[in-house]
Amino acid sequence: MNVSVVGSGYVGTSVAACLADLGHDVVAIDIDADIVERINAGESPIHEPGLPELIEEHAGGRLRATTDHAALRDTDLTFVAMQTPSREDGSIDLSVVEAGMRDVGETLAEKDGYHLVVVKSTVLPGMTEERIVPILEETSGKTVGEDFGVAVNPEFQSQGTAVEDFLNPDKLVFGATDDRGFGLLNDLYDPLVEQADAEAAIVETGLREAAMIKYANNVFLAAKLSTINEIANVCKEYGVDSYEVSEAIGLDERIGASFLRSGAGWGGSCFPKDTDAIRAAAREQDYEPALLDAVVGVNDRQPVRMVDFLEKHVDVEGKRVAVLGLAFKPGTDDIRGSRSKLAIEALEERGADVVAFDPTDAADAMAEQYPDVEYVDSAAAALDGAHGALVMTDWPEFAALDPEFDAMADPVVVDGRRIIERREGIVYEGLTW
Ligand SMILES: NC(=O)c1ccc[n+]([C@@H]2O[C@H](COP(=O)([O-])OP(=O)(O)OC[C@H]3O[C@@H](n4cnc5c(N)ncnc54)[C@H](O)[C@@H]3O)[C@@H](O)[C@H]2O)c1
Ligand SMILES: O=c1ccn([C@@H]2O[C@H](COP(=O)(O)OP(=O)(O)O[C@H]3O[C@H](CO)[C@@H](O)[C@H](O)[C@H]3O)[C@@H](O)[C@H]2O)c(=O)[nH]1
Repeated sequence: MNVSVVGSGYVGTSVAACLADLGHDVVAIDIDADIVERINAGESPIHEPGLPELIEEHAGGRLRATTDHAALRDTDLTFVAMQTPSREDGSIDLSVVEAGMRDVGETLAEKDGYHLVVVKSTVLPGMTEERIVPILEETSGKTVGEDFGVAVNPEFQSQGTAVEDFLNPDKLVFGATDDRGFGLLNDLYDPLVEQADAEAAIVETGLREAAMIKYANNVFLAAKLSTINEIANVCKEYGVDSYEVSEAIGLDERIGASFLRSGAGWGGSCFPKDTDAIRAAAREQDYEPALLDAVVGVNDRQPVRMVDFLEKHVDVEGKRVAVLGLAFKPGTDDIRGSRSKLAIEALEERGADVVAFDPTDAADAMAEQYPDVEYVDSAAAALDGAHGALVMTDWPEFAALDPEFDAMADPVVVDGRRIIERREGIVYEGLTW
């Protein structure tokens, strides 16, 4: 099939490259000329395992990129993968998608035949029907359900494993305005369903339900993590190893073993934004989301607890403190929602001199927001002479650190990800035991 993807960021680029890998002809459309240039040069615009190989293989063949929305006219369907960030009050900001939809609609005005617009961006129930469809109808002069279809097909991939997740989903969720839409989505994903390692369930549902399933998925996982973090905090008070507790409760199939690693908390481009959006949406409907408020409250407290534990051993004022890990999780250079930000803020508030390291180029983006932090190019350089270290991201290479701790002025290590080995000579503070 001929597919276009509007918005070639973290999701759009991996979706475009994976669909090309499945045999489709794909054009990625982005307003960022740098992204377009890099894809056409066979390079990945983002740090994502497996993606450089796919782009290198397919660029110039089944995958191309352009800044010109007119390219979507030659395709059967268009994925919408533009960003849906939070406003100041946490509510969802649809303005980028709305602006992009005008471009899509104006282009569709000059296309003959049916076209399907598939919303991959995370949007609230109702937004597709009430805000996206009217823009498409107005700018294209066409009628939904007749001249074109609209679908909601949320994406469940995680950063760091995006390619693997896309190619091996446990479910595909389709909401569509008409049967042709459902048909096109089934055809599009057919090669994926054929080749996936596990069986992928196909959920055909309404537009609103498809949108809500995405939020429910993320919010449920965030709540699971906050629950285990709360349990771990109590465990620590009792001197109980919360990882032993996690392992045991994970054996109960109703609980499940995944997403039980307690620690510095959940970050990323999605959990914080999506929990905030659904809380704001609930309030708009006059519903107080008390549990979800607590889910966020527990999460935001974790990095501050780490600084509190450090201060049990060292007064950080005027002292050099190392922050290891800036990306919100391993396998990505993305700092959106990173727990390191809250740790840095708490350290700076208490007068510490923060020195930070991440194995990716995450420091470039971090430096724009936290210019007073010293960014160094190795964990060893960060630890050298530091009066404490906070381990914020579970990069495997941090687990291999050992003699580097001996160069610290005060070897106090607060392990937010349970990856540092306790040993003599290190004052170890875990969040989880
Ligand atoms: N990041 C993830 O892993 C993930 C996973 C599932 C769902 N989502 C959802 O997918 C959506 C995209 O997220 P992301 O992380 O990829 O965002 P992103 O910011 O990385 O990418 C968005 C891209 O859209 C481009 N864009 C903006 N306006 C455009 C226009 N008019 N025409 C063409 N391109 C335009 C931007 O230049 C940018 O490259 C969000 O709604 C997010 O919640 C993200
Ligand atoms: O046991 C765990 C698992 C995760 N995390 C943290 O949780 C956050 C999110 O991790 P993860 O879910 O692996 O990455 P994301 O890329 O944010 O993926 C989530 O957000 C995406 C965007 O919506 C969804 O598509 C995915 O299904 C959903 O898992 C990170 O800070 C992790 O460090 C923990 O603290 N403990």
